[in-house]
Amino acid sequence: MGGRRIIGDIGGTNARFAIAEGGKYRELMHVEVARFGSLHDALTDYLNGLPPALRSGLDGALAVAGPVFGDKVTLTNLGWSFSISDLHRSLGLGSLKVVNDFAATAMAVPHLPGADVFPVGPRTPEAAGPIGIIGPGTGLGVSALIPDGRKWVMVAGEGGHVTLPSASKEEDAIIEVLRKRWSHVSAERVLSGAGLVNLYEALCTIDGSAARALTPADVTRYAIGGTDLQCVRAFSHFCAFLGSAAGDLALTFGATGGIYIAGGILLQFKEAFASSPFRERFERKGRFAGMLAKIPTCLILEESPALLGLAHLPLAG
Ligand SMILES: Nc1ncnc2c1ncn2[C@@H]1O[C@H](COP(=O)(O)OP(=O)(O)OP(=O)(O)O)[C@@H](O)[C@H]1O
Repeated sequence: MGGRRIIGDIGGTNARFAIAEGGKYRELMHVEVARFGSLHDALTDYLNGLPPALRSGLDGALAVAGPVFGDKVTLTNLGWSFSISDLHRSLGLGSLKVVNDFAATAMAVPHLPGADVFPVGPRTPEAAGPIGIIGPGTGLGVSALIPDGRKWVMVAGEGGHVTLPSASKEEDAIIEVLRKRWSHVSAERVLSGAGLVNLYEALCTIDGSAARALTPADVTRYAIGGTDLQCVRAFSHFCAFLGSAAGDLALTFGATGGIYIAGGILLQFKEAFASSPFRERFERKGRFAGMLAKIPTCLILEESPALLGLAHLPLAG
């Protein structure tokens, strides 16, 4: 696992930095990314605030919300880009590894304590096999963990950008409205913070009512409080679409080890999520419903699973 390392989970809205050693992390700091012009500036600010003894001899492991192929990395929802080798040099780190944020989240799953996992749907017997991870936040992250003897192989793609599937007439109508805004309606267009607002606005269009200017947090607040019908329906559709996408992920990877849901949004509404159409839609896969019924689905309660994954990430290779 290596020595002491600075770790960072850089999302489209928030970044979290910490110092990890022996698979555990401390000195956690939350940062709003909009406060900084670059990742280098945000990391330097964090490092400068650490006790001097902690600053030296560090390796680095960072998780970013965007694809990581080669040296140049661009964060999908943020507009920051950087060169891994330049950052490695300018921060004076022993080594620096950068991975996709959902790859890091996947790495955390085998290390999650039971108290950090909230089952959604029926209790299933002890599960084994591939694991899928999906999480709506600023964007929609998707990844998988494949068992390989005593190790796990992580797979991080761009599953948030797959075409959004419809499973009902009302979902057909929502997608038709959204297709007027985007020729390709990806899963992320509804399964994200902005996606909650897109769903709310699409439902207003379908109903012929004027949409108010709401934030994602307004939509969930009015939905949970039951004070706005379109918000109630938007949250319900959000959970149903997530059930479809999670079921597709389970089928694609044969994820008999379970589907884990990450991301900051649902953490706040776990009871409402558990009683939503999510699980019914997860299992509604025609002839394969029986296979899906045996697959556990759960919410990850650990607030920064990517950090836990980075604390365990092998730095070599
Ligand atoms: N109470 C809420 N209800 C609904 N959406 C919310 C709520 N609070 C925050 N959000 C939305 O959640 C998103 C941020 O999610 P998260 O906390 O997982 O951040 P992130 O790590 O920056 O995301 P990502 O890693 O996907 O870029 C934003 O779109 C924000 O508007």
